[in-house]
Amino acid sequence: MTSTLTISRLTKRFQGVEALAEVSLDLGPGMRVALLGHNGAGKSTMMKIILGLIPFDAGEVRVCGAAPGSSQARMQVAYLPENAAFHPALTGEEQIRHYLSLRGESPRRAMELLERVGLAKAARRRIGTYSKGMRQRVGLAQTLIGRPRLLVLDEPTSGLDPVSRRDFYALLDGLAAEGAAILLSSHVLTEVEARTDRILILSQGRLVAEGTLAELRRRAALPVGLTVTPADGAAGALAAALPQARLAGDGMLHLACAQDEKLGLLARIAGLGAQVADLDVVPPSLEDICSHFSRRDGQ
Ligand SMILES: Nc1ncnc2c1ncn2[C@@H]1O[C@H](COP(=O)(O)OP(=O)(O)OP(=O)(O)O)[C@@H](O)[C@H]1O
Repeated sequence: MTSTLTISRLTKRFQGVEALAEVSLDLGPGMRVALLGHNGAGKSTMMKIILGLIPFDAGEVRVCGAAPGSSQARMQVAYLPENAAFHPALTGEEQIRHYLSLRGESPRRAMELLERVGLAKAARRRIGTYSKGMRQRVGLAQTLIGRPRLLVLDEPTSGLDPVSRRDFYALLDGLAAEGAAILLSSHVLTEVEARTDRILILSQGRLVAEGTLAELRRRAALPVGLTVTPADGAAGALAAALPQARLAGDGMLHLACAQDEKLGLLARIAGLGAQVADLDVVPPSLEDICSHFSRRDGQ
């Protein structure tokens, strides 16, 4: 299968700052990949290089087999910035018609694109009256012009409410199902957990982890949390039976154990019978995993 995006040992320096150091990755059609990392980790720099907006110092980048920024690559890539801005006096339809004309496509496709992103009803309203979620959807409609094979989305859901975020990811799922590769950065880790196929973690310009969430979870080998709800009046007896547990103000007992100790501990707690009203297993979150891999020396 031909790669949509190939990056090999990419290095970029800004006046002595190594923004990217020997980063390699490969994105195939239909892959939804999240690019995560602390502020200044190198995410935007990587996106700018993929878009051909800035040069790089070493390594290789191919977008659908072409050099970034070349006309062949630009035809295949679409970009959505964090805060897509449009002329407030134009309607959604006028804005998209304008972009279609710029790309040499028929402006008649505007309504089809706006329908695709759920904006058909608002298409004839001025963008100045749109909510932030609606403006992001105009941006997404714009990125769909020309059927790009790679979508580069920089914090696309920042500032969106949970329902708008869910709708936005549902749209991305549809595009990925049609074969578009999606590279998106986000600081909202809970949404990334559920809606992407692979996760890349950058830290200080280095790719410190890459894989599915399950793979990263296994590699990080972080402790698993267990929360035990005692039956009425059984908190004291349970705490005595589980001396490693912490009895919290909410009346729950909290424990942590290594992955390979989990089943044994679950069996022990189940053996306490009617004293236990409920039991929840809390796996390490993507946030825990990210900070584990991004941990800087001395921290
Ligand atoms: N034009 C520039 N001149 C000098 N240094 C730069 C420039 N652009 C980025 N940098 C530096 O390169 C590093 C990576 O920055 P980058 O913007 O790629 O990070 P980021 O992961 O996108 O961060 P954020 O999550 O805050 O957007 C940082 O140390 C930043 O200060």
